[in-house]
Amino acid sequence: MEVLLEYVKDMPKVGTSYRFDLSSLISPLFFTWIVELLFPVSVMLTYLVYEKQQKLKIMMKMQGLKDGPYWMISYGYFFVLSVVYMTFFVIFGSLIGLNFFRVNNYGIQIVFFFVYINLQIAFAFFVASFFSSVKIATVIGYIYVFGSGLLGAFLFRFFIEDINFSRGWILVMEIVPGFSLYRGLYELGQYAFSGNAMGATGMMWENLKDPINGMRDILIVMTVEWALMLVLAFYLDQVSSIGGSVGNPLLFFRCLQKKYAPPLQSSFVQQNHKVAVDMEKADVAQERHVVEQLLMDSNANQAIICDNLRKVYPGKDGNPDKLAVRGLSLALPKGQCFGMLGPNGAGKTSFISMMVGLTKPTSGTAYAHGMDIRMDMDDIYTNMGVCPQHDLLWETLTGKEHLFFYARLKNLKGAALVKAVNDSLKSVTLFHGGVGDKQVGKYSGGMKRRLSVAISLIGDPKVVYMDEPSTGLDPASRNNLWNIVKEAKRNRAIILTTHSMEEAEVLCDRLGIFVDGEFQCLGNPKELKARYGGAYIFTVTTPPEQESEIEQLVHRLSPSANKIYNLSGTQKFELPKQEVRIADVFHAVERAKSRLSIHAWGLVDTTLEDVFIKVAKGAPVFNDVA
Ligand SMILES: Nc1ncnc2c1ncn2[C@@H]1O[C@H](COP(=O)(O)OP(=O)(O)OP(=O)(O)O)[C@@H](O)[C@H]1O
Repeated sequence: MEVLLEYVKDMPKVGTSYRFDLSSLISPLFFTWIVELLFPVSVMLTYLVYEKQQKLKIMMKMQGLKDGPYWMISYGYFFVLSVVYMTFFVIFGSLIGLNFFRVNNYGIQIVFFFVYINLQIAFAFFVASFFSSVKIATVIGYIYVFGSGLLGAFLFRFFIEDINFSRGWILVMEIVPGFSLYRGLYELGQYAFSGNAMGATGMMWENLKDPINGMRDILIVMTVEWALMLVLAFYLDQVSSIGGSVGNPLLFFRCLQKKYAPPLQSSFVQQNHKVAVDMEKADVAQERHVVEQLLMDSNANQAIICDNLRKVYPGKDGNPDKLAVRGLSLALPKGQCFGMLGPNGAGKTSFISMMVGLTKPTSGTAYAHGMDIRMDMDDIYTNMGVCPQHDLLWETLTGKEHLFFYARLKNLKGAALVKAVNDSLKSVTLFHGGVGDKQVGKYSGGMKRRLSVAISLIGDPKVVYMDEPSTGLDPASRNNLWNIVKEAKRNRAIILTTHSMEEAEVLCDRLGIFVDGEFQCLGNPKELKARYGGAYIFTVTTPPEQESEIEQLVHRLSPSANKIYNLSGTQKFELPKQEVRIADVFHAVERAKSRLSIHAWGLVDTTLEDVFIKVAKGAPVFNDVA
């Protein structure tokens, strides 16, 4: 049967104009990405990890910046940046007419974005604790941003819209800051869309009570999480800054316990080192004794006292523990420069690291102007300067900005601050020609080194540590640097490590040759040369076929002469001083010249280098462990 519908028409209705809502097209995913992008890009995570990777944070700490101000400055910087970013975001969105911003209550938006940016900053501090490489942190940051947005839009959203899905589980998922952000933006979007479609308003304060509106829950979740995340981030930061790892959370509490432990009188007295002392060289044992006496004397006024410092690095992958410093005792008065000489791997940097608070001593301790490195490091930092082995500088800051920053940390202000910075730049020849105003990234290696030395001395610190300060400097710059150090040591105590015997002789009032974690000898350069250098060094170069005749000549001059070097006709002998007279050597060589081809020859007193080689070679090698 055929039904005729020819004259049937739609029921007439009231005409409406089409409302195009761009916000609903854009979707919360786009907004999530916009808001989250501040997290990994050049600020926040990258910035925090960069300072850690470049050890700039520890450098700032060593120059006197305490944890509280560091956190407040960094947090404040991120907060201001985020507020400006979000304000532009909301104003721009409103100006181009997006209902997402225009129809929802601005008060709700402000509270929501305020809580979120704080959570995001706390989250960046928290995540930064787990990374020490900027590249990895940035990649992970981007993965988090894009991943949380996509998962939010294509997974989390369906859970929200599925009325049968457990609300409890949704709350759990909203612990991920990316999801809570997505949820908030989703709710704002939903209210804006329905408000727009029905010609009503978007989300108002009273809508927070709506059973389907998740805004109230996420505001609570984000606020609680912000507070917890901050505490957790601070805790992890403390754990890592005391030389531990994030994987060892109990360390922090152990260190807190140690912090309030009563100071020891002298670990020397407590530990039975009698046997070790008996075996020690007399000067090293004497120094230990001096330290022991000073620790008993409450009026002792030494700049630095090291009391039986030990450092053991735990063995990894089945390797035994490494005893890097084996009970170092040393007393240093103000006005003295102490030089630490030692072969590679002797433990010099491990010692300096303990003194500047980079690592904790395994046992023993040290005092800088009476303050204990185990407990008072923050106070020690205000009066300490450090020139680390590797330059720790911001590539984008100028030399002058570095000095201003560190001088301010040392409480210099006004005219004194400007004078100190300019004097410092002049002293390391970085003042003229506007060099101080150039970015450090454009400096040569030598300029960076000179800047590091200037930083270590700015603000008149009373104790200064320099780890191989002249490494990489040309001879002229090195001489200049030596003059600075000579001037600087007048009213402070300086400990420097070096591989240059010349530097040690020029700068140091006292030296210690440090081999395999312990001092082999202590004394001023002259004493050491006199003690270990009872011989002249005779060097002679002839054609290789005349080597044996030279050897016979030397043994006629000094029967106990000892050949210490021989290469292609160049021979080096040690001639005991009691066996030879300098004049006899001169005569013998002059006579020999008539029958031998002597290209060059020389006779010198023992140098510090000879002493160093002799002591380092003669030192016992320990294969033992802690
Ligand atoms: N973090 C560490 N973990 C394990 N072993 C370490 C660690 N740091 C240093 N060591 C080891 O401790 C010993 C002393 O190292 P240290 O860097 O203190 O020597 P150094 O005298 O400063 O050497 P250089 O003159 O080459 O700088 C070395 O055998 C080194 O391998």
